[in-house]
Amino acid sequence: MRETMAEELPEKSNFSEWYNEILKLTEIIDVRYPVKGLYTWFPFGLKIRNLVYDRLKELHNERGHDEVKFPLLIPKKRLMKEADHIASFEDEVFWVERAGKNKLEEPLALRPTSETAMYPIFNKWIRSHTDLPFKSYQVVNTFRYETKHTRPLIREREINSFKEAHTVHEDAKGAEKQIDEAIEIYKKFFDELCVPYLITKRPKWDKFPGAEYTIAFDTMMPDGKALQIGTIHNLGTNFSETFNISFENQKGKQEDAHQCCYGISARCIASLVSVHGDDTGLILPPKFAPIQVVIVPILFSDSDKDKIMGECKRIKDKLKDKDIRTKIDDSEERPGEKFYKWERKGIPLRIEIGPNDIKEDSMTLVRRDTNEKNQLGLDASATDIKEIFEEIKNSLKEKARQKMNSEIIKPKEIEDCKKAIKNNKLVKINWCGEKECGKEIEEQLKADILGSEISTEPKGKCIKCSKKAKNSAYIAKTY
Ligand SMILES: Nc1ncnc2c1ncn2[C@@H]1O[C@H](COS(=O)(=O)NC(=O)[C@@H](N)CS)[C@@H](O)[C@H]1O
Repeated sequence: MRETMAEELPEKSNFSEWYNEILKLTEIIDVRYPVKGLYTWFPFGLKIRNLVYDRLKELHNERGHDEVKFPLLIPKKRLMKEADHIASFEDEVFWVERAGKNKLEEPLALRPTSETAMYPIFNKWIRSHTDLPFKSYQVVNTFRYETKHTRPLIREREINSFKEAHTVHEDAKGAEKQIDEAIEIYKKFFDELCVPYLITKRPKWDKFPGAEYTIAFDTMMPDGKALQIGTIHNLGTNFSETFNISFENQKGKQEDAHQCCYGISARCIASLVSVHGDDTGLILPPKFAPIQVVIVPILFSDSDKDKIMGECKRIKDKLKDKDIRTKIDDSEERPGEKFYKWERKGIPLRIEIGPNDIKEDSMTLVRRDTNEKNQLGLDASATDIKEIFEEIKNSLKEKARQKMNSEIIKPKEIEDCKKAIKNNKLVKINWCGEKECGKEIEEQLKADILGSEISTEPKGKCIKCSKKAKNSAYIAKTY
């Protein structure tokens, strides 16, 4: 895998090329698997992915979700049961029709998402209101025969890191409360990734098939296109009626359950790479960096070697004792090559120790995100390092949020919206909320209404039809 480091990384302004190259050069995803839309994790990329998904699971566990594991194959009859759901997924399903020499009497679908795999079993698990609220999630691979341009982490045919949560509640109020909790989980998760987001309610024509409504998290990618990085769906009783998920309520009466489901895929990794990276390479928030500190000994002559290596080892052991993922790069390469290598991999903090540092009883620290150099005493503690991690995290988060906010334009006229979208900006308008008006706006701007902001009360008139605005809506080109 060594040859990948030498090649040139395009400038980030050429985002599409930069994105493809950075995944290869920093050894995150190998795209050479011979099936379109299926990709391989390199070891380094998988370490980042596992740190991120361990945290995503923890955020669910802390809020009473149990991890489950359902089969991959779904019998055709079950998949077809919920009309809206299958109407939308039908063209995207991979089917298994044979096993060995035998033709299967009923074709089996590779799960595109797991509602129809899970809910017939939830029907057996949920009997009484004492079983509710039931909150579960799984992290699995799902399969969708995407016909649009496939891209690693962004649009896969095997969605290899699909976290899907599925919850069951006594009533609509319970489901609404769960939607709020899911929004909390996603805000916390993306805040820790330092990835900024918009939270909007998708227009009715763009909600999850079978759902009452969809709340979406979108971030802005460097090319000015919005990437949907998470979705939260209120399913009402649409699936519980179809799959008979009912329970005996507190008055002893049978009732259909209310449900939610919410998903995140490896697009969260795509946003982590894309939002923070620069022309040099990745920039990883310390919490999700497989190596958080790389120590580079600066050796000029053999005389200092033992002393310097001794100090490097002592510092490494001290940091590792406090769970800081630390590595000494004692390879044969020149220091400059080492700096370049670890900067490209996005390692948040580099410690350099050379003869001068030893003489002055200090060490040189270099932050990957700002390139700023600092001196710390050789007696610096793990706490000092963790404080710098906190600074890096806050700085990355603030910079990314400001960048996204700077892209938001609020034109007064449709014509100005067109120009803004052409300049890859994120447009915010007043909208009446009507479908035909919305569709005309999308047509005219050649962009998508991401949805209406849940919080703000809009003022003024719809930009298109001048009727009273019902909500403020964001519009952008999308992946
Ligand atoms: N082909 C794909 N490749 C990568 N990520 C995808 C792909 N399709 C969807 N996603 C991501 O997966 C998330 C959840 O997908 S979804 O269709 O919106 N929702 C569901 O499937 C629901 N069952 C909740 S888990 C989306 O928000 C999007 O970020």
